[in-house]
Amino acid sequence: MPLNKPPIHFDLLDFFTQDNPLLQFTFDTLPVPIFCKDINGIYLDCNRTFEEFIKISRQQLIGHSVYELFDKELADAYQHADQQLFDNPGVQIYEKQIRTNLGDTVFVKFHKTSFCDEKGNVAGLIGVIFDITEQKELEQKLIKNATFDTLTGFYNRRHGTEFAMDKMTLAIKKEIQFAIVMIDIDHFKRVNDQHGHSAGDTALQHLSAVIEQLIQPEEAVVRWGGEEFLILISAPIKQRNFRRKVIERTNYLRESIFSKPLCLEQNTLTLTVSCGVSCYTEQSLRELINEADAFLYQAKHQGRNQVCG
Ligand SMILES: Nc1nc2c(ncn2[C@@H]2O[C@H](COP(=O)(O)OP(=O)(O)OP(=O)(O)O)[C@@H](O)[C@H]2O)c(=O)[nH]1
Repeated sequence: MPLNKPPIHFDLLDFFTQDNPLLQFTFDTLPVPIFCKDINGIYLDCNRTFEEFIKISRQQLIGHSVYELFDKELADAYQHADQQLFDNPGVQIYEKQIRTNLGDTVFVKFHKTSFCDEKGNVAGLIGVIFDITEQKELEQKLIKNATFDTLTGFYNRRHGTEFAMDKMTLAIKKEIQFAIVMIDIDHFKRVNDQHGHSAGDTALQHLSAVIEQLIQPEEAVVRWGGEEFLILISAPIKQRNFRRKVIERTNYLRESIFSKPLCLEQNTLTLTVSCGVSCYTEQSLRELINEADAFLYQAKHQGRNQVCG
């Protein structure tokens, strides 16, 4: 329940400003950081957990504003949020990344409630801070795992499909030209059979590093299958000879992979790839991928280490 409408005779501002050992004792027993501020942003009180959390003592805090305690950027952000609460009294909840006075970066959830003076005017706020750093780190890890392939760092199939759908939407609106290059390592089974699965993994990472260097920031690479990748290529709608340029780039990529052998402990390993290129000409995404796959099959069939499209 918001505290913005207490009984009219009960002045919370007065209550917080008075020396009140019982209130302080109660505050200090609570294991979450708590603080109070008046309507001018001046700290009225805090509990021990807040002192420990923010690494500032009560003596340093009480009677001072955020501008005296934090750098201007952070103080502005606090002041802005407080003002929003005073303009819309009640409860305010938001998450924020903050720096403590010792320079640690933490994610917190602020839960602030405004309170009124005896006349019923908004007079200040009580804030509680929840440290959600661990939760945020876990959240970011989950998002990363749900988005990227762990071996190569490229998009996984699910996220790659979403990325491709977004590009397709722009291509349908004729805002970009869009192409898919499907790449498959030739005779990769032999790499595993002759050098071991771990060397196979290293080869996949080596190939990924070569591909990574040759793509533009607006493009993406997807690990489509075990040793199969999609490069999602886009260009401005005005660019001429798009198909020819994509095929030329893919050939350059193929040659780069061939010309950069991987040094293993005992051997040197030269990889070759076969590639299929398809450009958007009003097909569905599934049709576009199938077309790239058919060209890839053709490249394999014609002897591998080549580009068809
Ligand atoms: N080391 C390693 N191998 C993988 C991974 N994913 C798939 N592979 C291997 O990739 C190989 C693919 O073999 P195939 O589909 O028979 O194709 P290929 O030997 O590359 O032959 P072509 O595609 O016809 O040129 C299999 O041996 C898989 O075990 C992986 O993450 N790591």
